Amino acid sequence: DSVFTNITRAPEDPILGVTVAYNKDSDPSKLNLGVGAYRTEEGKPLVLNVVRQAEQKLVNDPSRVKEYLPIVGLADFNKCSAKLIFGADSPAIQENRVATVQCLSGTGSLRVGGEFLAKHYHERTVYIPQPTWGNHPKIFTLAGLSVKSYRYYDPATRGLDFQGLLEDLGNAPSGAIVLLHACAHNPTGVDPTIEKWEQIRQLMRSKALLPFFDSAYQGFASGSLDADAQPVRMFVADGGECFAAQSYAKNMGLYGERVGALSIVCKTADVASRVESQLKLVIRPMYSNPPLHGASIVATILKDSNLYNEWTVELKAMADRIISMRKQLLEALQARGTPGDWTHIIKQIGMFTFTGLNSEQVAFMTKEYHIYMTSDGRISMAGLSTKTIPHLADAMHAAVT
Ligand SMILES: Cc1ncc(COP(=O)(O)O)c(CN[C@](O)(C(=O)O)[C@@H](O)C(=O)O)c1O
Repeated sequence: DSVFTNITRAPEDPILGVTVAYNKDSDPSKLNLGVGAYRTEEGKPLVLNVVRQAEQKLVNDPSRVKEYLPIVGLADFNKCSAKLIFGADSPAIQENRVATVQCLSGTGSLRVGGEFLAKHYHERTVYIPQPTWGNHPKIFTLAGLSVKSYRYYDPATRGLDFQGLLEDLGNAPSGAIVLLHACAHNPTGVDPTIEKWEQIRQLMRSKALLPFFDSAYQGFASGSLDADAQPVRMFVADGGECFAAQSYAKNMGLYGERVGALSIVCKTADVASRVESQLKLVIRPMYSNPPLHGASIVATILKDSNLYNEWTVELKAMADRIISMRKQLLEALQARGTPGDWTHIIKQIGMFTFTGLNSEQVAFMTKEYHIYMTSDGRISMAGLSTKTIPHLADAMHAAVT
């Protein structure tokens, strides 16, 4: 018999498994509010116009070939990605102090960064927010780091546990790695204010804590690419070193193309070039070199000012539709007199609402109303539309009364 006779069946992923369950449900009223993937008012995935225009340009270019990319990826893509998050006028970029490598979307950027740190950095503990994206602890553990949590969300206020955050980071060993959501915290939708970010920056720099930003939603929180990058740019502006993982899955709708970048801001250009050389030794035995197509789309858009401007308009439209869903859901619950204070639905930002519903209430909503969402009570607002809000509000009302 098989050498794998004793292999056990793995559980479904807590987030991607929600889509598996949704697909199995034949009820026409079913709603997929699980994975953080944008849907239009018609409930359909969206390919941005600028992406279709960029692909047309690529397809019509007879000089294009299918050669391997370098280990570090498409050079134009790397340069444009660094400028997008750090700002075109970033001193770190002017002084050549940024090592950027194209990776397999946000997940791949986090993993490559984690493996690099496990191999080259003296402190092997990474502090991640409580709660955070479910994949974070697995990525960093498998990369060879030890994972600890810092307090982030206060269920009582449904806001930031800022005192807890400062205390936990204040007690971390100096030099420890700290994972920070650049904007639109997943799953809570709660972000520090700029003033609080400045306090976090001062504390972290005073203890030489190493910032590792995860930027999966730049432009989705406020609708502005620059506003959403402010926290990252504050840290870079102080001349210190930091990591930044970028994903184009959501803000450019390139989910399945797996397009992302890891940037390491270093103190000098010489260090940055040596860091880049060592990043190549992490990547080559992992997947050798990254995929060509998605990065070519991004580079085409970011290098063309008309396409870039059109992208910012489409991005704002997506962010605005999500904000409109927040308002409509709150109004629907208030119209029903649903017990509880639901104003956090419009205070939170980004793709998700952290409802505060518990796993029993979530299970009830799935069973009785065919609502598919993660068991921690997170709802992907992009999965909603004006015509499906009433169904969700009915389900939430029934779950809490
Ligand atoms: C904070 C954070 N960081 C990184 C990623 C990785 O994204 P990618 O590798 O596709 O660029 C996600 C995606 N998280 C989800 O939107 C989510 O939480 O639903 C979903 O895509 C996922 O993979 O879980 C994320 O929420």
